[in-house]
Amino acid sequence: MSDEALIQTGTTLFLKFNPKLALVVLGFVVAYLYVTDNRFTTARNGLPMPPGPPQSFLKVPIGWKSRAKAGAKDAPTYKKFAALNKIYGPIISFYQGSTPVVVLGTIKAATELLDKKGSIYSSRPRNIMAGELLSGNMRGLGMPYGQRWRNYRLVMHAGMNIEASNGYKALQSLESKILLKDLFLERDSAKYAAHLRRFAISIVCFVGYGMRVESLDDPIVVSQQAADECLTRMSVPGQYIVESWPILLKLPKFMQWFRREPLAQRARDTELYMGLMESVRARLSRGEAPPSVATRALEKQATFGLTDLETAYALSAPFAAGVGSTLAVLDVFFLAMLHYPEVMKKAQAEIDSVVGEGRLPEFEDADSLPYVKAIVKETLRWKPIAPHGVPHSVIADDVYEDKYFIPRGSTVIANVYSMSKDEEAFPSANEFKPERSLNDNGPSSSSSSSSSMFFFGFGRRICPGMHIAQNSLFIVIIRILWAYNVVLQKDAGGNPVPMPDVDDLVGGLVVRPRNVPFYLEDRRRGTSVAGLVLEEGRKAEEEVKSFMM
Ligand code: HEM
Repeated sequence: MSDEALIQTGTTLFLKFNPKLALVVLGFVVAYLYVTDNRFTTARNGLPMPPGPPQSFLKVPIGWKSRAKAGAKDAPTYKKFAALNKIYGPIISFYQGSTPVVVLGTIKAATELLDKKGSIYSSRPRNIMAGELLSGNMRGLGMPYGQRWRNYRLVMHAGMNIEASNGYKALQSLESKILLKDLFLERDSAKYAAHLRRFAISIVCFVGYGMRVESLDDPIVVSQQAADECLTRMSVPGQYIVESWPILLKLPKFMQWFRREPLAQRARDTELYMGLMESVRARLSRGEAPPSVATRALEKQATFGLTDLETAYALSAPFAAGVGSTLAVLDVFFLAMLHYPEVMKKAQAEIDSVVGEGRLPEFEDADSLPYVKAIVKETLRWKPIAPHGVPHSVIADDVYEDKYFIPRGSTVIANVYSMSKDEEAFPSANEFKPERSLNDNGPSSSSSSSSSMFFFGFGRRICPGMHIAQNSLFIVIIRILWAYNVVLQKDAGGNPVPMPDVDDLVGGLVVRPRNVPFYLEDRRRGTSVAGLVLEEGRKAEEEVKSFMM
């Protein structure tokens, strides 16, 4: 029975049997709401909260529900936010239930608050189902700010800083050679997605645990995907009644129907994560574990101050945060290539002049290939796959530019979508134009390095996997453009299928194009390139074995 149905049945029965008691309880509920509702205590220091849309009591003005649930015609949340930013300015506010929500629509506003005041803007909004019940507040992405988060973040940094990330390039190169060969041998374009997925999963499993993955049927992949699916589903705000009514947690535990599923999954996740961590520990003690986030975490566990269980959960972060995001960006890249064939041709001309036909492109070619590098960056900007970032939460009262009051506990959203559409920073923002980032390191107004990479988030929470992500994207994109033309699929009659809509994106926190009907056409027929792709792929399959020891 759903949350709503259960509450409705309970209320009906209650009213039927005891109307007086019902009135008393209702009185208490209204008083509780009044006392706990920030709206009655907002404007302080004589300052108002940032402007925003009018709203009525207890009505959630902005739906977070996924587009599928909300109905395809309903604009996605990030577009609603962008529209509100246009009306009310770069910083707006409204209430969701009794929680103030502040939306930052410009890189400047996000930098001012999330970067410069990181010591108070780096927490996460409370999430009872995904954060507390499913994860015991041990999963990094949703973890509240505090000592445990700082410890977790040190582990992430140790395993994914620039230097550590460079250490994974060798595997990324080999895996992308295997991918290229698999794509070459795959004549059914519907199966491309599975090859790309195996690549992305293998990279994050190696980063996390020093284990690569040969097949999507690997039991570790199946279990991780189940964990991930549950986490993603429970993270969508607004769908569980306990999130709006945390008072339900005060019911006797046996009456908290919503606990059962997350707790059952948590038991399975704990077994999986502990098992993975112990296997790295065993390999480490035999001197057989390649460097990964896990080896770094275990070698200095005492320094990081995390228990075994906390460490095990921390190590699950690369998988949870790194697979869907990388695949979504690659989908955006294929979408861009279908719509902008002239960009593809220009990149291929650059690759041909630097690399030629006799070898595959390598990481070392990057500095000689500015246009391809610009394609990677433009792909991340053109359709940001985390269009409203991951919401932050502020842990102390604050004031923005002496103008607006931001109450403690506000959810703070960096609306990356609005930022990517800023015409001043990105003229003709809807167009895919790698040229825009050829000569600069980001929007001219940016003052910090993180703001030129705004699609990776802000401040102390900025994506720790950003170097790994960019390396994966670069090596896959450059090798695909070296070997193939990305073209539209054809129907049974040999005619190209309709061009996909560039704005038809689906998902929740991470979005991706609904459908990209692309086909990889060999660029260099009649040459020895096919032989090279196959030979390099097979050699790579041999070489990766040494990574497993
Ligand atoms: C290509 C695509 C990727 C994009 C666009 C992306 C973007 C983001 C964003 C926007 C955040 C939230 C930042 C904030 O709160 O302000 C984030 C967090 C995170 N990302 Fe990524 N990411 C990508 C790939 C990866 C990869 C490949 C990994 C790991 C190997 C990774 C690991 C993480 C982790 C662990 C967090 C949580 C950080 C925290 O809250 O402490 N990401 N990412």
